[in-house]
Amino acid sequence: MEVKKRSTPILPWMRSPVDVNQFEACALNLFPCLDPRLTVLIINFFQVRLEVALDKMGFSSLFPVQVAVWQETIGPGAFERDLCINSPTGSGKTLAYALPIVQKLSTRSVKCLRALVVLPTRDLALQVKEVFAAIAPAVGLSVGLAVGQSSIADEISELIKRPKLEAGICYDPEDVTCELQSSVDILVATPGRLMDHINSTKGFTLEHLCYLVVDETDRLLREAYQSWLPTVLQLTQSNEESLFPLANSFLSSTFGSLKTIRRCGVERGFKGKSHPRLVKMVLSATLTQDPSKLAQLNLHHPLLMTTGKRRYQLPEKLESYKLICESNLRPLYLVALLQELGEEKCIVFTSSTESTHRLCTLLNLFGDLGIKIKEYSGLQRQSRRSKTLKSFREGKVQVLVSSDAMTRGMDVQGVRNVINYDIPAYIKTYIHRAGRTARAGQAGRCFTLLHKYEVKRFKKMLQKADNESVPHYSVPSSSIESLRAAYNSALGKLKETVESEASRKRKFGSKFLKLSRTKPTDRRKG
Ligand SMILES: Nc1ncnc2c1ncn2[C@@H]1O[C@H](COP(=O)(O)OP(=O)(O)OP(=O)(O)O)[C@@H](O)[C@H]1O
Repeated sequence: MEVKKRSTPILPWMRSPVDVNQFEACALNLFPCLDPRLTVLIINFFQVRLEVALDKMGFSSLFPVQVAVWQETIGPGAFERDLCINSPTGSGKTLAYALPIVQKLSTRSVKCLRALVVLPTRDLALQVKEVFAAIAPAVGLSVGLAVGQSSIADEISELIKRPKLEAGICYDPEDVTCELQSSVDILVATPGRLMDHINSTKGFTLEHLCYLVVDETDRLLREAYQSWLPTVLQLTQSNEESLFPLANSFLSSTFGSLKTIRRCGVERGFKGKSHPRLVKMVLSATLTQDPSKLAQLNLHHPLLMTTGKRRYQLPEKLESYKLICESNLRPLYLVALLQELGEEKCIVFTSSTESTHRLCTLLNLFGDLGIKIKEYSGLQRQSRRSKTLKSFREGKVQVLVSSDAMTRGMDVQGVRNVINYDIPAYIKTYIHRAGRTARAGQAGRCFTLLHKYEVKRFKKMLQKADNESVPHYSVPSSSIESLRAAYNSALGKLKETVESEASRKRKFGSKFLKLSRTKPTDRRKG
């Protein structure tokens, strides 16, 4: 008997979204209510990043999603509703939320933490911080980062101001009575480090928070990360001690001495409204429709903003191709394809960190391909990953072999091609991988290497994004033949390399085990 898959019911408010396609890109100088100090900076920012003449590319305008969100925030919508933004990869979602937040906070009277942006990875958080840092200082706002890039002590000194210390008076770190203040108005954070600060940083408070952005929402909601979301929501409820004594006792029992009850409007610089609500903006190119997941966000009168009628959209100028080959010949086809693409920046995706490492090692054993190829995966240390990413951004590395750590949100200029070495398991994965190219209205190509038995599944998957006819891409058989000898030799060397790596790991493992059994205290000191 055929078992029919039950489809999840769509929430009523999701049935009538605002279509971002109805909005047109708008010239910055014609943009209603935009602080003129921001206009100049935005233009400079894109000019520097894209290294092209402004007038050639029309970078003095805002993208449709940015115009649409502006309407719902600074425009007539006036931040009355929480926003769920589902718009394709590379469509400019970061600036879509950064701009209204910065504009809105530009009139703030007291410095305190008012906007929190949460992202799933450190590299992504760094990227978003860069966008805020490019525009916020122009209106006197400071932006902080809590991602664990530096030591917690360094991070605390960036985020929290100790007035007595600044005045030259000796500061006693145990003196909790001294008035600690936030040094930042906007904080970009990953959930783990955010929780560290919530739990243990003196003076770190969310009591003044006005805006919460959950970027890459579906990814963040999938993983609970020490219950960061319920904690943030609990700490930012507009409760008054006198009105909700029970809530207070719950908070103090759960979060110890943390002072997190939101203050009244005037004290927070909002005259007129006694308790401004925390406005939430959640975003993704593949926003979840799952009611139980969305319920975790406790959205207020949410408004869905989407692009077009389809749930999944690929960037307009993305071309998808399939390349069919035998499984054991995939590395050969990949090398032939990479040689055809020449020095164009390219990301090759595999399905796991292990195969990323193996494939990258193999490619580098092929002899001189005339292209620099590096690995980027969750197996590596963060410092190594950041270094590789920097070289890739600068064009010193042309090909990144990556596990899915790279798929979400990363924005690297000039990536013209994406290659799925392993077929992605879900359409969402395809969208995020392919979305590393064809960004900001530019052209890009996504190639998927397939065995002939995978073609049907691939076609079915892409139908979900309305992309039914994926043309074949073929590499000349002469290229394949000319690479065979190099391939066989590389395979032989790969075996040796893998064995020597494994024996190194074993040695290191047993040494580590011995150390941990004998001298735990010494190790800690070292
Ligand atoms: N108005 C604009 N004019 C020109 N370039 C822009 C504009 N807005 C954003 N960009 C550029 O577009 C690129 C994509 O922006 P962004 O990273 O915000 O996309 P995104 O929608 O968040 O993508 P993803 O879903 O992959 O995270 C960036 O390089 C950004 O600098």
